[in-house]
Amino acid sequence: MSTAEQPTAGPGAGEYAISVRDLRQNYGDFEAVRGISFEVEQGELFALLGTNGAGKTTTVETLEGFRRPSAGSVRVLGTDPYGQPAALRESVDAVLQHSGLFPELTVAETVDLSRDLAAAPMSRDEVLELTGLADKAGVQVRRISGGQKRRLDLGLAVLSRPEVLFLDEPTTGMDPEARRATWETIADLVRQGTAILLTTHYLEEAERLADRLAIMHRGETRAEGTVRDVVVQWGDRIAFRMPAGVRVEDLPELPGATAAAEVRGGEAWTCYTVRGDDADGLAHRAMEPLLEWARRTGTALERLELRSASLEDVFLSVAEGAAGVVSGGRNTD
Ligand SMILES: Nc1ncnc2c1ncn2[C@@H]1O[C@H](COP(=O)(O)OP(=O)(O)OP(=O)(O)O)[C@@H](O)[C@H]1O
Repeated sequence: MSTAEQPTAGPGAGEYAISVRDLRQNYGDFEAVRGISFEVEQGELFALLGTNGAGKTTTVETLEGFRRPSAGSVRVLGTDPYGQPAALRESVDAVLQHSGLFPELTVAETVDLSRDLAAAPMSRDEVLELTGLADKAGVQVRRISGGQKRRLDLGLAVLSRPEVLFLDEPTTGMDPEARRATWETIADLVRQGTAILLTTHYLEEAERLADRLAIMHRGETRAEGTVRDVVVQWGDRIAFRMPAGVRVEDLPELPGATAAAEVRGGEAWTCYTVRGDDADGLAHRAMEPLLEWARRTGTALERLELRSASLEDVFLSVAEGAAGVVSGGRNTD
């Protein structure tokens, strides 16, 4: 449909490029997404992370207009993607987990086919350059590697310079060099103003690219914000091997910290979590009374460590914390 017949969408003043409000999505009786909300602005990359089966693809597919929300609402450029898909056709593109490439076409023919369908596409050479596939232009798609197909998928999705782009695990199967090149392409798009929703299992990818992110587990958002926000919420850790003859209740109270026993590699450890706005400084200050206690009681703090959280720590604690919740009952996943 031409733009004369169907107005294309664009964000209105104060409108988000992507908006998800209390989204619920059911498959029969099973609640795959249980009331999640987030927004993405133009020129922002939002990463959706989560455990397997958390509901990421379901959320992205809903935003792509493949599913009507069971409850709540989603908007892309201010438009309902399920109710008015045609209005978004020229402004939104996606790299899905399963690409729809024609195996018999060459890489160049594949690019040309997509260019024919786009309003103001990049040149073929630009796309080949962007995807690092210039030397494969004459090769049939069925003869290029899995990682190269993913790069071609991305090239096809961005050749029309979309305002909104959905990337569902875009670098799966790529070697580290191709992944880094793809990150550059994605970062360039964001700099040029594209709003991107990225799902990934590579935490480093989210750390590198995401302005903000959410970690989902079993249909719910368990952590959200910038990488720094999310990591600070988790807190810094002071840990040491549990001294012989010392019980948790014998340990000193440290300002702003909570103590817990944990098992690492079959050994008992003590772990203090220090949370607050200035977690680095707080953890440092919490060390002083601990060292003072150790001196006074003649206790050796073996393998003492003080460290900030990584995104991986938060991710694992989201996954493990929830496992703890269901450990007394039946895990229905
Ligand atoms: N068509 C469907 N019918 C029934 N259940 C489904 C369907 N699609 C997904 N599910 C279930 O919904 C839940 C969420 O799936 P979804 O694919 O959205 O998760 P995900 O976070 O993308 O997972 P992964 O990281 O493993 O790709 C899973 O428990 C899945 O088994």
